[in-house]
Amino acid sequence: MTALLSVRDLSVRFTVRRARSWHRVAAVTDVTFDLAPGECLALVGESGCGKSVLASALLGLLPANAATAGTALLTTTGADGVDLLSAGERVLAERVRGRRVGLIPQSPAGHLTPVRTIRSQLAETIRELTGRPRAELGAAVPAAAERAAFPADHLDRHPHELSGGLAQRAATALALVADAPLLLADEPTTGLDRDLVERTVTELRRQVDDGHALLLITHDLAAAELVADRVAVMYAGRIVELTDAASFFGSPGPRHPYARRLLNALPTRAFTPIPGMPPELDALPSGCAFAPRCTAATSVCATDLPPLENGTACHHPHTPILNLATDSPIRGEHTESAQGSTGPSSEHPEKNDALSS
Ligand SMILES: Nc1ncnc2c1ncn2[C@@H]1O[C@H](COP(=O)(O)OP(=O)(O)OP(=O)(O)O)[C@@H](O)[C@H]1O
Ligand code: NI
Repeated sequence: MTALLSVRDLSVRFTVRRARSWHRVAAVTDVTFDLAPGECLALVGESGCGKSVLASALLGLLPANAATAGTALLTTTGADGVDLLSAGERVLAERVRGRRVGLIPQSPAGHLTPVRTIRSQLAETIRELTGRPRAELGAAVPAAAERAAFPADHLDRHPHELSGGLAQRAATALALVADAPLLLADEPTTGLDRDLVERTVTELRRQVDDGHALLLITHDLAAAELVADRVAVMYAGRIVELTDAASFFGSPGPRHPYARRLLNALPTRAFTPIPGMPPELDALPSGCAFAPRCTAATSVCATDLPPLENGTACHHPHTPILNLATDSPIRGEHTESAQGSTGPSSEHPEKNDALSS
């Protein structure tokens, strides 16, 4: 399937003044991925790794002290392709945001007008984005609310009269109004209780199954597992792992040591926090940014940046140890440790014979 969104070598740099000198903050670096209709890519990683900055870049919503490089081609049926990074503000405002890219925001407060009811905000957005006549709005508003599971009996409330979860749903309903082919959801489950997380996740998956492409930005890996088809793990502004959700969350699991530790930090898994802190983005090392926290790191990791190959950017990716009884002989890291010692091959020559036949 052709990509709806094709991002190539996207980088974002901020220029900031700190302690009387100028610094360049490398918030996003060389990010490349494709996203197809009917597919959800979850972008995960610790706080500050560049997820929201990436989303802002795609929407043309970066602040004035940001500079971008790379391309992000959005190709929707019935319209010309547009490079989201080089398109001007007018094109983005009139033809892209809301219409071709729907944003489900991290903090709904900024997307809702405090002095107006949800009904009136939905009506205005529907009129503006879809051009439906006033007479049809009476029915269109509850339908739009329903799509984000926003209760119809709360439509006449103002944003401050809603719980955080319901405000989130109101913002989601606004984002879904124009049926945009690409949806960007930034932490859509943050601050919601378990029940609402489940409903939000179900709704997002329904949007994907309806044919929307969804870029789901989250540090809620449990939510990502429920919605995503593929997972991209970001660390210090770069994608370090990009893989199928099934193999990421299931077997054989992530290959990048950071991605493995991120999963193991989950309360439902080993619940082991990752020691240390991510690096400062204005003073990144020349090699792998995770190396100082990585137990697998060697001297090459400190000096050479590992390229993203076969879905992993690591000099020492995890190699699954295969089951002797059912699979091919053990390779990679395990072979080394078995060399010259009483490894499986010297202990069980008969088993090895059986495997090689
Ligand atoms: N306007 C700005 N000027 C300078 N640096 C910025 C600016 N906006 C963001 N940054 C930096 O860019 C980095 C990435 O921030 P971003 O908000 O994308 O993180 P995130 O992965 O979304 O984290 P979280 O999970 O906390 O939302 C951070 O280090 C942040 O300090
Ligand atoms: Ni964020």
